[in-house]
Amino acid sequence: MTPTPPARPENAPAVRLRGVSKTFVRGKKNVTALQEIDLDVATGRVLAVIGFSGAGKSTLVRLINALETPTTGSVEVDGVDLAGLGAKQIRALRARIGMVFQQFNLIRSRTVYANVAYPLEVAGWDKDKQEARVTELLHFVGLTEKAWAYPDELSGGQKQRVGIARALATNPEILLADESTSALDPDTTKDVLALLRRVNDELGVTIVVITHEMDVVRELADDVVVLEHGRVVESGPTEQVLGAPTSSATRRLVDATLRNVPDAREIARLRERVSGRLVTATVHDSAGFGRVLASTGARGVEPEIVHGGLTPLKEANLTTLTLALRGDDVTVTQVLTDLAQVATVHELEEATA
Ligand SMILES: Nc1ncnc2c1ncn2[C@@H]1O[C@H](COP(=O)(O)OP(=O)(O)OP(=O)(O)O)[C@@H](O)[C@H]1O
Repeated sequence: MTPTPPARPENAPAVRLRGVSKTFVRGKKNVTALQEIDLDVATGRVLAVIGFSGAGKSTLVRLINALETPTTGSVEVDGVDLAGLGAKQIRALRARIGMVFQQFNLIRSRTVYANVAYPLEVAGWDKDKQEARVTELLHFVGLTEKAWAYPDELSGGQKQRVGIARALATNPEILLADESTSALDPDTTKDVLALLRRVNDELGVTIVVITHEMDVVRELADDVVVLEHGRVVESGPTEQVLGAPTSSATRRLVDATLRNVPDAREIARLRERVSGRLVTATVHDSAGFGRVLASTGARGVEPEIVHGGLTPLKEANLTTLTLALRGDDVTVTQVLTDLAQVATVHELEEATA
């Protein structure tokens, strides 16, 4: 009999970390991978954990599925503190957490069918139930035709779809995806992201994706947490974190991939070419933004769009425009105040480089 983990309290987030630190002892040195992490993963949502290499992302995932224990603080899954669980209960809880890996981690000597069936065998399902479940999963990930193929006969994207089917086998409530598209080309990445979206939308599975790829964040994430040197430096809904980053780590991650904002060299070039005050505006009310721009002519201010980009996110578009505003300085300042009601506005500094 599989032991049943304690029942989940009402309204508990899928995952909750409070005051979590993790220090590894390496020889005589201590390496602090995570410090004072407070984090909630809301049930039914997709959270992206982003950060540069070494920020502590994988350690965070390993704490959630109890492959590591925190040095201090608590990790709760479905309202249950992992510290209070015995080995059997941890194993039962892991069946409720699916895991998808960067390198797929498929068993090469097993067919696609047998890879997907593996967690069901371990959980002691009988053959008929296994067959029904594997058939259903292969249909869901679009690999019915490949049931009897071996991993070496599959493309990277197909291997990852098998990885996802296997992770879903025991009907987990949470899916942890650690750099699940980093080994794939851009087209295949899109397919795998579309599949993960269906896992969230159609099956209601809560997903935590660890990634350094902004495309993954754009296409999939409802919420984002940014880690830097083991600390959370920013968190919130994706639109907010990408649209108005407050930490330099987030700004560097965003600017490196979304070309919505001019970099220092482009600002220098713009200064040579255009006159007026240069401002970037990340628009959150596009109709209101249009109205303010339409009003500028009558106020004697001439706006020129000199840079911009539109990035589609899961639920909305992220639109950033850089404007050169020419006119009487007091009126331009009033226009900026009006724009700040409908957008996050930054006046661009002189480039120093
Ligand atoms: N088992 C371990 N023993 C010692 N140090 C470790 C161990 N696991 C992780 N670390 C250290 O903890 C820090 C965070 O590592 P982690 O792998 O969590 O970062 P990451 O953000 O996932 O990086 P990457 O994107 O490169 O995978 C690093 O300094 C790493 O060297």
